Amino acid sequence: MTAPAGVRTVLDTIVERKREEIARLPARTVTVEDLRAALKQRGSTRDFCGALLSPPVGPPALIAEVKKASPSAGVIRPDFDPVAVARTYEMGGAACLSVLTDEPFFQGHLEYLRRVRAAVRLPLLRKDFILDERQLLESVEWGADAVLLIVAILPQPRLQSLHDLAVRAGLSVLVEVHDETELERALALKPRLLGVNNRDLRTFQVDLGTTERLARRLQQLCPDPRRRPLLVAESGIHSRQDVERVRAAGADAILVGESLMRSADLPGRIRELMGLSG
Ligand SMILES: O=P(O)(O)OC[C@@H](O)[C@@H](O)c1c[nH]c2ccccc12
Repeated sequence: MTAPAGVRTVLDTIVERKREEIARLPARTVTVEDLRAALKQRGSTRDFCGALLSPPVGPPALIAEVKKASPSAGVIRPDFDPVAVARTYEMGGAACLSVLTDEPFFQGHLEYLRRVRAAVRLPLLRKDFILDERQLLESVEWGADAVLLIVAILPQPRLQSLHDLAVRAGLSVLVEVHDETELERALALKPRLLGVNNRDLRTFQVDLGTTERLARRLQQLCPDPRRRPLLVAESGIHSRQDVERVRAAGADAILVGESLMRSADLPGRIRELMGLSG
């Protein structure tokens, strides 16, 4: 479901604010050599894609999200300590972490990436609204191994150039879609990682049926599993049943924020979601 044409959505507002932020970054071009040099200076890159390869049976790989607040839920965790949460996620068995860095709408910070990186060994995704090459450089400088590209906010040529630049530099890219048209645009990039967002960023409605629908479409469009991107089911996953549902649909990995961040017993909550306890 999309918002009626002409109605301003929160996503429009977020993108507008992001453009203002980007306009304040120093004017410069960013080449693949710049990104490689920044990665080299930083030290190692952790293999985000590789960490998501889970055995075909059993629970999907978990990308656990470090998230204080969101425009749809408000403040999720008032006593937010990103480093403590990240350490608990790691001990609980997460394969990778996602760190929100958007400040105005998610109360995230780039600084959290750096602090989390120093505290855990897991690969890190920078979760933000990326529109410009300079944000790729920023992501590397602050410690990301992977970046999110949201198809809904990027015209195809820009999506393609950001994707190729990041991949050539050695970053993993999670390409996020929400409907069939976006899925086809994403597949034109030959991505290794495809995210299906169950939340419509325009209306905030959540429907796990989105993963089921788009996973079926993906299997039609890429019948050969060896050529298919890894499928990440994103958002709105709250229970063991939800995990089983998206797993049965074909998800290789799940991205979970809110239902973990709301829990007072994080390790227990992870075990419960992943089916590792009664
Ligand atoms: O908190 P949830 O419902 O478990 O969702 C996590 C993650 O999927 C969500 O934060 C997200 C998915 N895509 C995004 C794009 C921008 C901001 C946030 C997101």
